[in-house]
Amino acid sequence: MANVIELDQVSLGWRGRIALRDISGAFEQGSLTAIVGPNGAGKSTLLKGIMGSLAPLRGRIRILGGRNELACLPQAAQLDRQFPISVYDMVALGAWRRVGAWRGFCQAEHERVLQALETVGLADFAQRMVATLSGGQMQRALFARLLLHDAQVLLLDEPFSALDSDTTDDLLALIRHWHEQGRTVVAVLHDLDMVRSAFPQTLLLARQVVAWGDTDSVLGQDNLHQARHLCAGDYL
Ligand SMILES: Nc1ncnc2c1ncn2[C@@H]1O[C@H](COP(=O)(O)OP(=O)(O)OP(=O)(O)O)[C@@H](O)[C@H]1O
Repeated sequence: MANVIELDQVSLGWRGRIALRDISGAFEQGSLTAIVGPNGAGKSTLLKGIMGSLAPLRGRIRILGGRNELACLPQAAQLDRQFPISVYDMVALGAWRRVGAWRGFCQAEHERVLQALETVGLADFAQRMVATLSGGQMQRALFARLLLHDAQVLLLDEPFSALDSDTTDDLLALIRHWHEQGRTVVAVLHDLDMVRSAFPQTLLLARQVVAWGDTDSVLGQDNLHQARHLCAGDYL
């Protein structure tokens, strides 16, 4: 399988300070990978580097087919929920790659939006303003936007945080479906039981790579202990 995302000795950081050091490795086409690690390990920082919103301090990140192939689900806490936009319009924004800023929104795209809302269980919420959604409903709407985006590579930052078990099951089923379709999925997660049961590959970070490969071998006690040790204290 081809490498969709390749990292070559990548260091990423904030204001010149290195948060994530010397990352080398690749995400294969069609792989389903969890990124795990303690708070502050650099998981979100890595996604930002891959998305291109944070330039590497060192090293190179290569995306097969370019960044147009990427779609990202940001951490819920980073979203401005007060933005005055309806659920329908927010989901429709996912189609921008096909529709562009100035072309009309055709009937087929309209039906795609309705279908995506139906898939995530929000068929009755199209005209609601996003500010009125609960946390779980908002997460469903963001998954609907990803359905519209139709990208080959999906980067999800804590997609299940603060969700009830029904919503988690529904959204996990969508991720499985994307995996079956051959898309590449990378998700930052904290629930190691879920990672063990649903994610074949894992990248364990602690300001550097602790382990990267098959989930069962990566999530051994020694690696988890080392990760905790490496993340104690502020970063350099
Ligand atoms: N915008 C920022 N400005 C300065 N430092 C930042 C910024 N964002 C993150 N950091 C720092 O970079 C380090 C890695 O943060 P990051 O958010 O990538 O960790 P994480 O593994 O995603 O953590 P968590 O599990 O808590 O979400 C942390 O020490 C954090 O304080």
